[in-house]
Parts: sequence; C-alpha cells; structure tokens
Amino acid sequence: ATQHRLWPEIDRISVEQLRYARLGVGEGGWQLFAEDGEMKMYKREEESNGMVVDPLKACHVVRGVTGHEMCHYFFSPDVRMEWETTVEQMTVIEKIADDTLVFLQVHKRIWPASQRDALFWSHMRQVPDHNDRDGHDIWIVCNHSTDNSDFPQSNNGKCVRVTLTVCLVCQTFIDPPKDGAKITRDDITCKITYCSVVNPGGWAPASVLRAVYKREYPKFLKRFTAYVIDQCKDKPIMF
Ligand SMILES: CC(C)(C)c1cc(CCc2ccccn2)cc(-c2ccc(S(=O)(=O)CCO)cc2)c1
Repeated sequence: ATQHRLWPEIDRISVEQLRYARLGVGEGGWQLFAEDGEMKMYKREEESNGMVVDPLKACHVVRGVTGHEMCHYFFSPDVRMEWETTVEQMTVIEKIADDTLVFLQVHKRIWPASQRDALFWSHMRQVPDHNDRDGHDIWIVCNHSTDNSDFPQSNNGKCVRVTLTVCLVCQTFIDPPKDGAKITRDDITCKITYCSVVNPGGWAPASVLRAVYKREYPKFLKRFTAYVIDQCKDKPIMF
C-alpha cells in the first residue's frame, strides 16, 4: 500500500517525542508543581506571542498494569469519554491505520476563554527493547495537531483551535516470581511519562490557564491511571 501523506511526520514526531520524554527533568528549567504519591508533575512557564503554552511533563509509577495496557486505553476512541473529563465531544474523522487515527475533539470551555477544539493524529507503537536498564519494551502513544480541509479552524466561528503535542511513554518492569511461577499483576510495574504542550490558539488569560492547568492535569492523570487499573484488574495481562 502506498504510504499515507502524514506518515513521515507521524514517524518523525513519534521518535522525537520518545526522546523528549526520556530526557530527565534535571535540566531545562522544569519546576515541580504537583506531587501525589508516585506522581510528579513538572511544568515550564513559556509563552508564545503572549499566549501561555506551558510545557508539562508528568512522571508516574503504576503497579499492576503493563505499558501496552496503558497505551491501549489511552489510544482507544471507544473508551475515551469514560476517563477524559476535559472533552465534550469526540469524533474519529480518519483511520490511517489500526494504530493511527485522526481525532476531532471539542473540549469543555474554560471560562472566560472561548471554547476550544483540537484536531490531531494519534499514533501508538511499541519501540524496540531498551536495554539501557533492566526495563522491558516501551509503548508510546503520540498525539499531534494536524490540519484537515474538511474540518477548518473555528468551524462556524464556534471554537478556537488549539495546537497540541502529547505523548504517553510507558515502560513495563516485571519482577519475576519465584521458581518460574506464572507472572501475576502483583509482579508488574509500569513507569509512565506523560508530556503535553497545548497552545491555546488564541487569547486566554494566563492566570486563568495556569490555575486550570495546575488543578486539571493532576486530576486528569490520576483519573486515567485509576481507570486503566480498574479496567485491567480482572482481565488477562496484555504484555
Ligand atoms: C483543561 C486542560 C486539562 C488544561 C486541557 C485543556 C485543553 C484545551 C482546552 C483549552 C485550552 C486552553 C484554553 C482554553 N481551553 C486540552 C486539554 C487536553 C488535550 C489533549 C489531551 S490528550 O492527552 O491528547 C488525550 C485526548 O484528549 C489531554 C488534555 C486539556
């Protein structure tokens, strides 16, 4: 089959986002702004022509699920509205491949800013085993804004279109049970790094955005990880 026109960009951004996610938070001006158990959330305060685009990086350790399971539920359109509370409406407007979809999402309005929507491709992939640690395979989902002539910006002037790049990078660690016993969920741990940059695409009060981000992002990640743990607990492990 001939390559989809977006494929070179999808491949480039996915590789770049994996590298970016694996960079530590020691350098680059990251400031810790939220902590809850194993979850640590960092941000950089950045503006682009007067708009808050604060990059966010969250690190978390989730016990009892694999990276494949985390990415499967993060990617799946069927369950998105179960865990994603910032979205009012979600449509898959194109299926590029089984592991690559294009989404149009209308997000809940953040008063007093006008309502936003986001059009982005979403790609899930497993990357070769990283033997730089005792880690196992890595799974990643990358979401990156894209244009589509059938869905122009500010459709009938209703929503301002945000541009976003998001990646969820998950590495599974297995603590082998004694004497070759079957691996159970008690033996698996998943290290996740969630990175996001959301450009509001139009004026929005910096103070309001920063307050919303500070409140909503920790809620968002906690809710999502709790959702995956709950969905997986009675199912066979998806390695
Ligand atoms: C409320 C807050 C959490 C900060 C928020 C606001 C907005 C855009 C709405 C917005 C932004 C700026 C100004 C006004 N409204 C988008 C998102 C957002 C976008 C994408 C993803 S995802 O990880 O790709 C999963 C698929 O949905 C998660 C969250 C979050």
